[in-house]
Amino acid sequence: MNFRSVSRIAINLTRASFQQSVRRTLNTTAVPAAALSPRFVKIVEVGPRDGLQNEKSVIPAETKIEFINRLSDTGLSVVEATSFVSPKWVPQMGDAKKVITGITKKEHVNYPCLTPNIKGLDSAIEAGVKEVAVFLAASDSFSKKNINCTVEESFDRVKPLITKAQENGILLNDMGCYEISLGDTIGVGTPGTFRELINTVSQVVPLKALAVHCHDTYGQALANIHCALEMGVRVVDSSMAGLGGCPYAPGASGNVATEDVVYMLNGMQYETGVDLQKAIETGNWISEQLGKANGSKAARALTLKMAAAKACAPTSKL
Ligand SMILES: CC(C)(COP(=O)([O-])OP(=O)([O-])OC[C@H]1O[C@@H](n2cnc3c(N)ncnc32)[C@H](O)[C@@H]1OP(=O)([O-])[O-])[C@@H](O)C(=O)NCCC(=O)NCCSC(=O)C[C@@](C)(O)CC(=O)[O-]
Repeated sequence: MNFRSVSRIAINLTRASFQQSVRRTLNTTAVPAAALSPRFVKIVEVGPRDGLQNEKSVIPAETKIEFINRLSDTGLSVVEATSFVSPKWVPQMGDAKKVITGITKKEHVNYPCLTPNIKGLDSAIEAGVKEVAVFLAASDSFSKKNINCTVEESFDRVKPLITKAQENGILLNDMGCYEISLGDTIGVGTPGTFRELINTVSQVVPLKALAVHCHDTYGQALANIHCALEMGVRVVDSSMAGLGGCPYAPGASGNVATEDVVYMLNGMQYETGVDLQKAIETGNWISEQLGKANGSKAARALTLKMAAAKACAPTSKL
């Protein structure tokens, strides 16, 4: 693994005021999105992990399992399922093993899990996880709040984790990870800063290995994704119904909603493989389980439109 390039990314992220990067290390079945078709965009659904981790009330593992199973039926190829983190830090993810072993795994879907340290990786391996993601922050203050160590220390923590992942058949390419997701955790980015960020990072990391992870705190997420796509990025993280928020970034709102991303990409003739109708049903379902409104504007508009069309339809004769 080339750690030099990783530390460079962290420096660039700091300069551009972005808070965090996530690195996915991975399995052999992972295919760079750009390799499939130049119009294919891989959506990485982070709802079950990033989306739910900040929920205050305990969500039963059964609900999480059903959520993931429903997501798997929408055509998504990656569903970040859970995180093997300390339950003292993030109690909502304390059922990681139950969740990952309880889901019905589909052959065409990858289910990466977040692992912050060796202990998390060991638990993930024990639970049969085939793909893990590690996360590194760009600033010391956020890193300490999030994983209780500085950025520099986090690189030292990640090194043995990657080595052990390799030893355990979680295969890696020569850089150690096949994808680097640039996270705008507090959603402050604009197309201007995203352009600068991607320009800078792509000097050391190929565009095909980059993903963007946008939170919508300032209403910039879709614009930022559009900018990244125009620059050649083909992997987008998003969360069904716009769920989410980082426990260690107070005030940061949810992730960009998957339904909104798919709606935009459909309109731009990109291919995602995701069935928008099924995505909306899944987003509505999880929102109902959580007792909140669906945070996706496209889902809300299309749900209302469908309800209106249904109400206007002539009643069929018995
Ligand atoms: C990294 C640590 C563990 C360090 O936390 P620490 O307190 O320094 O760790 P420690 O090694 O001193 O251990 C403390 C206790 O936790 C246990 N422990 C230790 N590790 C684990 C583990 N893996 N699984 C289960 N238990 C664990 C360990 O066994 C011990 O238990 P005790 O002896 O006190 O009973 C902690 O800070 C942590 O878990 N942090 C995770 C925070 C987190 O999940 N944040 C959200 C994810 S990042 C994010 O959302 C942003 C992202 C990625 O989506 C990008 C974006 O949104 O832009």
